[in-house]
Amino acid sequence: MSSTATTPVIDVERLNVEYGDFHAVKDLSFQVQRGELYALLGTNGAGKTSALETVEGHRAASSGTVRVFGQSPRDRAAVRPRTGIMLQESGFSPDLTVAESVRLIGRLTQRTDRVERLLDIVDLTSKAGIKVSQLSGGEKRRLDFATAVYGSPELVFLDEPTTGLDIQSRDHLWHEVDRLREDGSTIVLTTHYLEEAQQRADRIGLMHRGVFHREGTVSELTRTLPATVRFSLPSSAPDLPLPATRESDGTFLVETTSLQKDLHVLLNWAQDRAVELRELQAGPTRLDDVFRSIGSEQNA
Ligand SMILES: Nc1ncnc2c1ncn2[C@@H]1O[C@H](COP(=O)(O)OP(=O)(O)OP(=O)(O)O)[C@@H](O)[C@H]1O
Repeated sequence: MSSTATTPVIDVERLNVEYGDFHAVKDLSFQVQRGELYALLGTNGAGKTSALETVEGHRAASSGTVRVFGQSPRDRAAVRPRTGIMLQESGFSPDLTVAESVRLIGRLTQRTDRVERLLDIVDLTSKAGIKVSQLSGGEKRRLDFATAVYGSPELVFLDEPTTGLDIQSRDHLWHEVDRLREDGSTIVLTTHYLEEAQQRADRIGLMHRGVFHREGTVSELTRTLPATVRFSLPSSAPDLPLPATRESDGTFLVETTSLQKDLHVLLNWAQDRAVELRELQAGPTRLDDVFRSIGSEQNA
């Protein structure tokens, strides 16, 4: 394998970001491989934006090494043409029109694309001639996305891309992200919509107070917590075949690391004894549960 094939697109080693006495990012290390969708998630104030701004080249590291395509992200001339960035807050000039804003990105990044294609993706064709200052909040977000994916960059940063977008706009956005990934682009995502990350991320770095609380694939993260089965029973039901706890509302809760097997045991037991499992709910651990565990582990 050539070294280009094995060099990570992003390589962060022992990154620290400090604001005066405040240590926002502490010895953070991670890599993102070519073609991956990597989600950087975390609690409010965890340090995601501070870390990302450093990787994007907008902020200098207090210490540590950051490499993007094997180069310093502060070397804008080398990295910017290969990178698309959707920030949390857009920096458009309010006096430019929508189409002019998209064209400007083409000049800044030296990439080429068709402005009409971009405006169509984000459903802003009818707004091409109006000034950015006249767009609604959601429309500005969509314009942000259009400029980030202009020219199908190799690496795209999406910082809370779907915040404030309606469901149709979200679908269009993810459809374009899927297309970029088919072409081999690498995506770095931050979001507070955990189901988006759970559905789409190849790997997740879960930050809390400046450090990774966990890092891995969705199944690696959720595997650490048990899945749950909930149901209620008629008062005459015989003893259960599995250990269960009784919730305050009377429902039974089974926590299990073998969901399929234990569900099978429970259903067979109910079938053989003609017991009705009322309001039966069974589900794997979700990313939300992993998130909630951060708080409880901190408080433990
Ligand atoms: N310029 C700054 N000066 C001082 N403190 C800062 C500065 N920028 C960020 N911080 C602090 O650093 C910490 C990390 O902030 P950051 O914006 O990186 O977090 P985040 O994970 O992106 O949070 P959120 O999910 O709330 O957007 C926060 O406690 C924040 O108050």
